[in-house]
Parts: sequence; structure tokens; C-alpha cells
Amino acid sequence: MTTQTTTMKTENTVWHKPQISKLQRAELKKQKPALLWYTGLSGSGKSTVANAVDALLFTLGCHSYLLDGDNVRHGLNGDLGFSDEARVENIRRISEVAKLFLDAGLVVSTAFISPFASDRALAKAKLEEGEFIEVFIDTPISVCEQRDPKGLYKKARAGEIKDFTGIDSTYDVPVAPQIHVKTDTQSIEQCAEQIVNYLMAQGFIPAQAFTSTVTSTPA
Ligand SMILES: Nc1ncnc2c1ncn2[C@@H]1O[C@H](COP(=O)(O)OS(=O)(=O)O)[C@@H](OP(=O)(O)O)[C@H]1O
Ligand SMILES: Nc1ncnc2c1ncn2[C@@H]1O[C@H](COP(=O)(O)OP(=O)(O)O)[C@@H](O)[C@H]1O
Repeated sequence: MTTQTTTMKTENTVWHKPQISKLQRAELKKQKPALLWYTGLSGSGKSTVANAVDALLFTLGCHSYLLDGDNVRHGLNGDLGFSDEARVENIRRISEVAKLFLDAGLVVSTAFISPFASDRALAKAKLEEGEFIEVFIDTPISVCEQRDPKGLYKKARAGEIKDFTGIDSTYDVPVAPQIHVKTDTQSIEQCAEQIVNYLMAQGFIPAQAFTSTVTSTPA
């Protein structure tokens, strides 16, 4: 596994092997680290579904954490805009942070548009075999635009926002996602259950009976 980023500028640093391994941390939690990498258009339902999954994992006693696009852009990535270059850097930083959370033994979710297939591939390449789970939140742009939960499509159509994904900025549709959900035909609960069932079937979390308790969307 690689331990160095491609943008490393400091030569005189040495990698210290941690005394407690990722495997030990994960075993303590009785789970296997995984990264649920949600990708989809703005308004497709990434945040809603990722929050529902995270809540479900919590009720099942799993140790998880969610990194959400809008929230991370309020802090760590507050210096980045929406040019292609800024989006590449956004996803690079997120993938590095996610990797740290995996090292802590967690089941991590990232909810970012992550429009470029090449960046998603780079994120995958940073992890161990099988840890990266691409979750395609597949929703037609017409539905996203109708939902327009933040009024951004309206602004983009009016020319008030430039480089808006799906309008005047590219979105590479995932070719072979591990999980494919369609939020225009599946309920939030169905999407969340499909994803949690995948984690159980693949042995990332213990198999157990559950009933979805998802009743609302996040604030
Ligand atoms: N130009 C443009 N294009 C797309 N999205 C925009 C833009 N400007 C602001 N927003 C808001 O920023 C959220 C997307 O941030 P991400 O970090 O997920 O984007 S990316 O992965 O770097 O492409 C996105 O959040 P979601 O709607 O949750 O996807 C929008 O709220
Ligand atoms: N099946 C569904 N799954 C996810 N979101 C849904 C679904 N049906 C309707 N929605 C609504 O669509 C909107 C999706 O917004 P959000 O989760 O912020 O998307 P994104 O994070 O991709 O921008 C929310 O208002 C949500 O309530």
C-alpha cells in the first residue's frame, strides 16, 4: 500500500509505522474498514442517502463517519471553488482524509459530486483491495432540477452560477459501480437498506436483522 502522496514537497520526512495497526483497530470494533464513495449530481440524494445509511449503521452498533461535500467545503476545503482544478484538489484532499478514517478502523462515507472518473479512480487506488465501494446515486438531471433543494439549478440556468455540474461542467457517469441506487424510483429507506445489506453481504459489518428507522431527511 502506498504511504506517500504525489504532491509531497517535503523531502526530509520519514514515515512512522503506527504501533496499533488498522487491522487491530477494526477488530476491536468487530468490522472491516470500508469507504462508501457516493457520487451523483447535485440534488441526486447523496447527502440524504448517506445520512440515512450512517444513521442505520449507528443503530446497528457500527463505527462509522460521514464526510459531506457542503460541510467539508465550509472548513477544510473552504479555499476551493468549482473549476476543474479545484474539484480535483477537493477530491484529492477528501480521499486522503477518508484514508485516515479508514486507518482508524471506521466505515466511512463520502458524499461529494466527485464528477471526474479519474479522481474517483485515484481515490480507489489509495486504499487496499476491496475497501473502495463506489455508490452511484443515479437520478436524472430533470428530477434533480425539479427537486432543486438549494435553488442552485435555478441560479445556474439564470447564469448566476458558472461551471455547474450537469449544465456547464462535466459529470462522468460511473461505468461499474459496486452499488447503484435510483432515488427517483426507490425510497430513501430502500436505498439505505440496499447499501447496508451490501456491507453485510460482503462481510464489512456483522450480518444481523434490522428494520430501517429512517423517517426524515437531514436538516
Ligand atoms: N458550480 C457548482 N457545481 C456543483 N455544485 C455546486 C456548485 N456551486 C456550488 N455547489 C454546491 O457545492 C456542492 C458540491 O460540492 P462537492 O464538493 O461535492 O463538489 S465536487 O465533488 O468538487 O464537484 C453542491 O452540493 P450537493 O448539492 O450536495 O451536491 C452544491 O450545493
Ligand atoms: N429516494 C430519495 N433519496 C434521496 N433523496 C430523496 C429521495 N426522494 C426525494 N429526495 C429528496 O431529494 C433531495 C436530495 O437532496 P440532497 O440529499 O441534498 O442531494 P445531494 O447531496 O446529492 O445534493 C432532498 O430534498 C431529499 O429529501
